[in-house]
Amino acid sequence: MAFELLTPDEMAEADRLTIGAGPVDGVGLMRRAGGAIADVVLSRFPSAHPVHVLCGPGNNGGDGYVVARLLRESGGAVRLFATSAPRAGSDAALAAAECPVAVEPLSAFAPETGSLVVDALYGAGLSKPLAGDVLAAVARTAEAGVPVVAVDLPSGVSGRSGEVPGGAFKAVITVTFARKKPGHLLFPGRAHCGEIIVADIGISDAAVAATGARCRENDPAWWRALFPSPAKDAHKYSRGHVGVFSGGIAATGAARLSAMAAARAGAGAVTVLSPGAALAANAAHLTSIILRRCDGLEDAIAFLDERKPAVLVHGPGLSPEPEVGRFALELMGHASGRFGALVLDADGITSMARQRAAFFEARRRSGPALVLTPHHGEFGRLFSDIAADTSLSKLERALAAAAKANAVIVYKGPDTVIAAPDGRAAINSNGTPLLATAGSGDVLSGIVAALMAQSMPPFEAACAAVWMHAEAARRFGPGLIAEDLPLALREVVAGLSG
Ligand SMILES: NC(=O)C1=CN([C@@H]2O[C@H](COP(=O)(O)OP(=O)(O)OC[C@H]3O[C@@H](n4cnc5c(N)ncnc54)[C@H](O)[C@@H]3O)[C@@H](O)[C@H]2O)[C@@H](O)CC1
Ligand SMILES: Nc1ncnc2c1ncn2[C@@H]1O[C@H](COP(=O)(O)OP(=O)(O)O)[C@@H](O)[C@H]1O
Ligand SMILES: [K+]
Repeated sequence: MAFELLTPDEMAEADRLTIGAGPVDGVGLMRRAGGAIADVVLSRFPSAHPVHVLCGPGNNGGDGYVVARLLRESGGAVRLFATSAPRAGSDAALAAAECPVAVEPLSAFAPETGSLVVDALYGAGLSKPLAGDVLAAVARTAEAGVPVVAVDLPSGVSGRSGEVPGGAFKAVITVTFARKKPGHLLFPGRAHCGEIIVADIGISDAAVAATGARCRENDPAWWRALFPSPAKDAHKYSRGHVGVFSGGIAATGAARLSAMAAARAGAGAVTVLSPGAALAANAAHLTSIILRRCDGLEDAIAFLDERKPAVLVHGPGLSPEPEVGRFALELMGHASGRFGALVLDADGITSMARQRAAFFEARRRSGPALVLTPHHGEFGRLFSDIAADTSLSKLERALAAAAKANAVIVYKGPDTVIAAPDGRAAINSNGTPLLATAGSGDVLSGIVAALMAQSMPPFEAACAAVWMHAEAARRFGPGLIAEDLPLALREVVAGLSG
């Protein structure tokens, strides 16, 4: 299976390259695309009566004319409604000319119980919010409660961003071509797609590669080879040592969640670095996790020099005060070279936003590898200029932030995006709302740290951690709280290590 995600522009380029290489031409690709949709309609909805095919003016509509023809040829009841005729001489006009089904105006479309809608109005070419008869068709379809099969994308969903600027169809199945598009995985678009089927219409892997697409759907298949397993002669420190900074007396739990997750994700040793005032609280709850007093930079450096941890986690359970961010900046400056990587999460990010100029300046110089794990609110605080640019998709925002901070960004949410400063990116698709529970983000930061401590490169470690975190939640199921996640990781780690 191929995991690249193609933006509409990249898909158009892959189309062009395929057509240029021959032998198939544009209308040939369109016939294959329509054929794939007709197969899905016939196999999944054999008793739909009639099938209403809705055609737009472009190539998405062209696919619709092919579907209507094939369904009629197979003996099914089909009606075809169009916004307007395709442009003369276009591939869609050729497909329309081959279609024997009478064309009715979209304003006459009124789906009845038992029918099926094939939405071939707009796909990759969506250029503005749906309006007029098209919006009315969306509303009538929803009112009638009839199933929708979307061609390429549910009309109204942006393939680039997943945004729905006006209304959009809600499909039961979306059949797309060659590869998924970012809009199939990013919300709110994802909620409109239903099941996503990727049909092979003869666009080669070479044509996809030649587009230069650098975003993928997150999947173990492409990072599993880098997933760590302990060497036969490993000892606890060589397996990877993670240090997690704890908050004060009333906020120690977050660091422990992160620490437990790091241990379950394979770090051989994990140390919680606790303020003196919170030592007793931490001591009462920790068993295999090492506990060490840390009341400032001097203590932290002494720990780094003595224990040489590979990765530090800074943020869970701390405070948004500027001194927290200053401490992390000093750590990255003075102590750089004493540890391999830093995971900055939660208040570590919020407090850094208060000295963002110094932070971005420091990141331009060399420093430790850095992974930032902001949720939407934290992202907006640290990357306020990028967040304010409404022309950008979540994917483009994450990539811009990664370049600006010279860091791997894990932009969390139901459609977590992982982006690297070198332009690689991934969109996660195994998320579950079970993760919307306090403290689950702290667990994620510990997993990322543990994988990096075991020598997984930062981007792949972040991708793996996001996938494992969601997989653990899925396996545990309803009733999940953050405390359950570290133990639930055991099975996930076992599955990846096999
Ligand atoms: N080589 C090809 O010809 C292939 C094309 N394919 C199909 O082609 C589609 C892309 O075709 P196009 O680039 O023609 O784009 P679309 O068919 O998605 O839409 C293009 C037209 O609709 C107009 N439009 C867009 N949004 C609108 C809105 N909200 N209200 C009113 N008008 C709007 C645009 O101005 C443009 O004229 C894909 O989604 C896919 O279904 C597939 O058949 C694969 C092969
Ligand atoms: N609806 C959802 N679907 C999938 N994942 C979600 C959803 N809501 C939250 N998550 C995930 O749960 C985690 C929550 O992290 P965060 O917001 O930092 O919470 P906390 O600070 O309580 O730990 C993130 O990994 C996020 O991607
Ligand atoms: K469509």
